[in-house]
Amino acid sequence: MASNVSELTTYNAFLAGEWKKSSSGETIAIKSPYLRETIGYVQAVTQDEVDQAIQAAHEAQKSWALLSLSERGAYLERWADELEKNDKEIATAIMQEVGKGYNDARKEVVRTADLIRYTVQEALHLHGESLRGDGFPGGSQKKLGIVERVPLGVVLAIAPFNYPVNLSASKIAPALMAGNGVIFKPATQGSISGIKMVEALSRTGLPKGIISLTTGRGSVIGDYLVEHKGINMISFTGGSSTGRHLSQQSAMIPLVLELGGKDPAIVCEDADLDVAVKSIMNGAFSYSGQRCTAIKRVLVNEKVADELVSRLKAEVEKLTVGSPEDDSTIVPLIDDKAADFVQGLIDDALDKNATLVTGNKREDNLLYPTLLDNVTEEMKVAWIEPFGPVLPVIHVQSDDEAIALANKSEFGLQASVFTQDIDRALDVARQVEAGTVQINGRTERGPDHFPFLGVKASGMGVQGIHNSLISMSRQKVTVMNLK
Ligand SMILES: NC(=O)C1=CN([C@@H]2O[C@H](COP(=O)(O)OP(=O)(O)OC[C@H]3O[C@@H](n4cnc5c(N)ncnc54)[C@H](OP(=O)(O)O)[C@@H]3O)[C@@H](O)[C@H]2O)C=CC1
Ligand SMILES: O=C(O)[C@H](O)COP(=O)(O)O
Repeated sequence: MASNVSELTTYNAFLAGEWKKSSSGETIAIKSPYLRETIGYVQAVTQDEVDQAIQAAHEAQKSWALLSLSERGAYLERWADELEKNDKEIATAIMQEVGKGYNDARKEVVRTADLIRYTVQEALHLHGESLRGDGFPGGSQKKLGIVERVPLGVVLAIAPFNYPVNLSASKIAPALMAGNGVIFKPATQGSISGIKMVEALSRTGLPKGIISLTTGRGSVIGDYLVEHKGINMISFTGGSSTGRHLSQQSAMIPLVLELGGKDPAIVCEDADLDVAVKSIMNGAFSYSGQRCTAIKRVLVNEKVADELVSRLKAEVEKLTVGSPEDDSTIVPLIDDKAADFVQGLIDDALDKNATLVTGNKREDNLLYPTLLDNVTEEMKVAWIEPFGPVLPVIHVQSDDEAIALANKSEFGLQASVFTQDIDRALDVARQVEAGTVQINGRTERGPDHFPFLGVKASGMGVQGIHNSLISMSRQKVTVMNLK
């Protein structure tokens, strides 16, 4: 049964294998960031329903884990096919719900189908190992250890708004392939897209109860889910303060956190500025900077700072601003609160004498792309993640100064370094505290089979297809003591 029940649709939750209304009788209105009107309602599920969903996932998981990898993979392959078949409908939901440009939303769906298929293949090719006891002093050849990977039980997948399909599936697919049950808590603003994605999954005939989708405010059911004794692993992507809170709430449960960032682009004086400008523009402003991996500050050598800023200015002024339906690069931010927050960072910098190169114009939650030069350490925008279209430029005298500023941030997701000297690039990359350093390219998560991780306040544990499968399973050792 589809989840849609009326014209301005009230979407049902997917609980223990059934699409249903919550017994709470309450729904949450989802307002489109650019249409600025309600586009649908989702269920506010209750704690009792969470209990039932978790119990159903445990029950279903036992037989799910007994299916062969190929059998589990076949369901996921069908899920990928369903996503592709319905890519336009799902892309439209993403566009309307989170204000992502239509083409990018469609790419997100296709990328997700690719990710699911790769996850299946990766899981099929994960191998265990065997160990001989005589590899250790005093050991015996008669002792043989067999090391396999087994599921953890029920995985709680919590996703953010900005990739409501891809970042959700990048948790659900490996969890299922590793033999787990799943409780999926989408971002409230992102729930409709998540529901459409799970509808596609439910159409594969997946065993009842193996996945439930619990919509509801994180602040209402979040803690309950995270502290629930029936949850055996949590995979969370979202803001750093939410992530920190989660890590305090969840005790003795494996936890992977992908959190915020303040990714620097370090531009050395010998950089190819064509490459740097193109990468910085794309890295900083796509989807209005609402990417964890967006370039969120430029640390440029004084010798090329003016030229870089003037080239960036020209490009910023060419950016398309407006509706995601027109595929504008700069689109309204997720809500007014987000726009107020970014505006506050811009105002603070201007009060403290940053140079406004271009931008600082606003229509409701649509912020024009803003380039700030001569940003200093005293300004909030030098340190705080805006999640919006503002790019601060800080001048430095040397690579050492750039590295020191890069590392002074509480975050450590990614960094870019632009130079034509590979030794210099590798030297900077070695010293920058980040999960990933991109040489002569923009900061980005993909390709999705690469490890993806943040250090410091940017996260804990590693995602990426292979690593997600590993983190959602554990080793099980069986030792044969032969005669
Ligand atoms: N490193 C990475 O891979 C990525 C990091 N991010 C980061 O995410 C942030 C933007 O995403 P955003 O959605 O606003 O992040 P939030 O941290 O606000 O929300 C993320 C998810 O956590 C849920 N949540 C909120 N409170 C709780 C709680 N107490 N317990 C359990 N779950 C809870 C939210 O639900 P609800 O929506 O209902 O509040 C949502 O599903 C940025 O900081 C960005 O950098 C984004 C993408 C990738
Ligand atoms: O949420 C994010 O911002 C993503 O994890 C980054 O993905 P991208 O680098 O592929 O945009």
